[in-house]
Amino acid sequence: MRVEEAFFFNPQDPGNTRCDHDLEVLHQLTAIQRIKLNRQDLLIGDWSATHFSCTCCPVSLKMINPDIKIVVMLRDPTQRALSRFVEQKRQANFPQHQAVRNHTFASYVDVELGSLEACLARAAPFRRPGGDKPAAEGGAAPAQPVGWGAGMDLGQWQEMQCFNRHSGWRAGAIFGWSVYDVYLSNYMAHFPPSQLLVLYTDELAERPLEVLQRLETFLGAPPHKYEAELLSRVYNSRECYHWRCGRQRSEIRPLSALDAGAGPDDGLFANAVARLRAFYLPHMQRLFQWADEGRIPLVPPAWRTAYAA
Ligand SMILES: Nc1ncnc2c1ncn2[C@@H]1O[C@H](COP(=O)(O)OS(=O)(=O)O)[C@@H](OP(=O)(O)O)[C@H]1O
Repeated sequence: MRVEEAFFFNPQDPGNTRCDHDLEVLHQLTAIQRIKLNRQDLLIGDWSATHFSCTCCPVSLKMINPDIKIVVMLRDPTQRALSRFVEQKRQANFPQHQAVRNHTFASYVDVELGSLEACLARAAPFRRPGGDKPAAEGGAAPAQPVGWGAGMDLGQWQEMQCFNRHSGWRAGAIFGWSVYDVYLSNYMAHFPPSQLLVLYTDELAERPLEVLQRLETFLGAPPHKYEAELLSRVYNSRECYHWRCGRQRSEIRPLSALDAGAGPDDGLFANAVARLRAFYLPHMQRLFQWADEGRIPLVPPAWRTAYAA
């Protein structure tokens, strides 16, 4: 299956979760490709950033392949949200375009963050009694990673649904998908550190070769000789949102230059960014705690400043 983001197991539409998608179809797809290409060693797979936020994917993926290696690349959560907003705003055929087209980033934060916070407040009473304060009350979830089917309680499950879909399918993608601790916890609860590599976009931007070499070592892949020109290229950037479109870093304009409602130099934008950072802060503190405990690699220093308690 040479398709990017086949969405075979992850619920692209949360109303139609596919963690229990027909395995026979998967086996047939594999067999067809093996016959077509006359390759018995051909492996079939699915990759997507959306696996990270998918509640039941760690369980399904573990059952498909208990030795699977998971790679997660994290970006500053507010920057990720901004990027997603601009992406949806600039692409008329993208799933959240209608939701954001008449908004600036500041007005969207105003409306959506309030709705997300209300959703979390409705989930909070279902937290296990005696547990830590839920995110809705500004607390951090327990430091010990919990996952779906691995220690997660009903309230945490409902909170995760808020982050994923608080206002319609895929709407959670703009703000909710930046709540990394909740999603990372789900994978950490199901996979040992030897099967889970956490990387940061900051280091990919600064030291791409080093990141790729770390990835090769983790996967046990043979070292590849990368062209320098390719290493400095950025794909799927705000200048052209497409997997096959690469730009040199120097060609990518700042968000504020794009006329996408993100970054006019006024107080409203700065307030929205500050509000979002405050929202992510307890979640980021939990990531910092995991980094301090050596469960995940050290986080980029800029994150510690932006999300200082
Ligand atoms: N190498 C490297 N270094 C730094 N930043 C990079 C790199 N590659 C991609 N990007 C930025 O990632 C943003 C797109 O993310 P994704 O490709 O994960 O988006 S998607 O959700 O899968 O559609 C998009 O961010 P924005 O340009 O801010 O929107 C890309 O510019």
